[in-house]
Amino acid sequence: MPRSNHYTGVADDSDAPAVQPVQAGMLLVNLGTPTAPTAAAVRPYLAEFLADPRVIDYPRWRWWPILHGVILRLRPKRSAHAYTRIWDERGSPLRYGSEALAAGLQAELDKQQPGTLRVALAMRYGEPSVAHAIEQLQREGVRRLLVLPLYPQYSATSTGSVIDAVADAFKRLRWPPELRFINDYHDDPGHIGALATSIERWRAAHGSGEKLLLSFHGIPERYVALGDPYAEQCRRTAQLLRERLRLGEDQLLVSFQSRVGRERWLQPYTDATVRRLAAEGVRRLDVACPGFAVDCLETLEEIAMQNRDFFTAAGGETLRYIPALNDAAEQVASLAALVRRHLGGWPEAAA
Ligand SMILES: C=CC1=C(C)c2cc3[nH]c(cc4nc(cc5[nH]c(cc1n2)c(C)c5CCC(=O)O)C(CCC(=O)O)=C4C)c(C)c3C=C
Ligand SMILES: [Fe+2]
Ligand SMILES: [Fe+2]
Repeated sequence: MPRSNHYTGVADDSDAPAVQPVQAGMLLVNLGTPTAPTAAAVRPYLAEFLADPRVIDYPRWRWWPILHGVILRLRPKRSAHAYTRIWDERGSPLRYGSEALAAGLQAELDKQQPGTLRVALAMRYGEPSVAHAIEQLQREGVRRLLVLPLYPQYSATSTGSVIDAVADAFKRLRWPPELRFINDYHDDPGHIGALATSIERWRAAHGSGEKLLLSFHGIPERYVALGDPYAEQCRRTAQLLRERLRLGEDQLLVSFQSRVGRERWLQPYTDATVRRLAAEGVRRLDVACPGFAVDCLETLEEIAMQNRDFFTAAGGETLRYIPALNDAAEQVASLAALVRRHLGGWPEAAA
């Protein structure tokens, strides 16, 4: 006999005994990824992503015919091919990497204070949706919710869109939980320390290239002109890392990747930068992507494969990609500390 949840009215038809309610919850949110590396699976994913007005802000009457008439006919096939290059027996790296990070964070927080904070994972596009994850947390008795989008730098196109999804989910709840948001952690000393440690460890094991390029996901320049703090936060992260790693301006460079469409995006572009460096005589280039908490298509395919090929075709010898923090102990520890700090004043979950 299905029990009806008294907060949401959502039927809960599991026969599992009610567990001890954990009153504080946190939701990690990442971008989302297709369910399979096929055009048929990539199409609905791109349709949801590219219909988000936070991502593409053209008026609907202008954008819809282009999206449905051109983009969704051509891009799914091309993207699916890129996804086949990074897909493995565990599925999409963005998905299993995010799941591993969520599990690591739950274990770390439980070690500090058993059973006080429930960690859930949602995807902004696709499943598990933000609304679904919040309903599930409420069913488990969560009355206070902390949301951590897995984007160290705030952008309206990424973090802002997660805020929209949470707001939409809350509209459907009769008694939503108390809510907090971590809008960004681009200059969090624990996070910068985790990045620096992981880059130093990687370079100690593999040797250092002549230069280190930090490649961030781009956004249209127009969004920055309209007040998006993203570019400034990327540059700040890079500056703090440069200081921690004791590198000069000529040894640590910044660029922006993953441009889509015809508008001008943040400069300099990553592809142009790796070609320029090769042409200038750089033989061995290391690239890290500190804007990505977890490895994904944009790091494993675009950087570690496409841009590696651009670099060698332009005369470079090796481009080596330094992996994202993923579920490494440093990232688990720095995010656990960040989360604990944001729980201050919530009696059942404070450190
Ligand atoms: C078209 C506009 C896009 C904006 C603006 C944008 C901003 C943005 N994206 C990320 C993080 C990720 N993006 C990923 C893939 C991806 N991004 C876009 C477009 C925009 N992103 C597309 C169309 C795609 C899909 C793949 C493709 O067809 O090329 C991913 C990886 C997803 C995966 O499955 O692995 C991430 C992560 C940020 C942080 C951001 C703004 C700062
Ligand atoms: Fe993107
Ligand atoms: Fe891309």
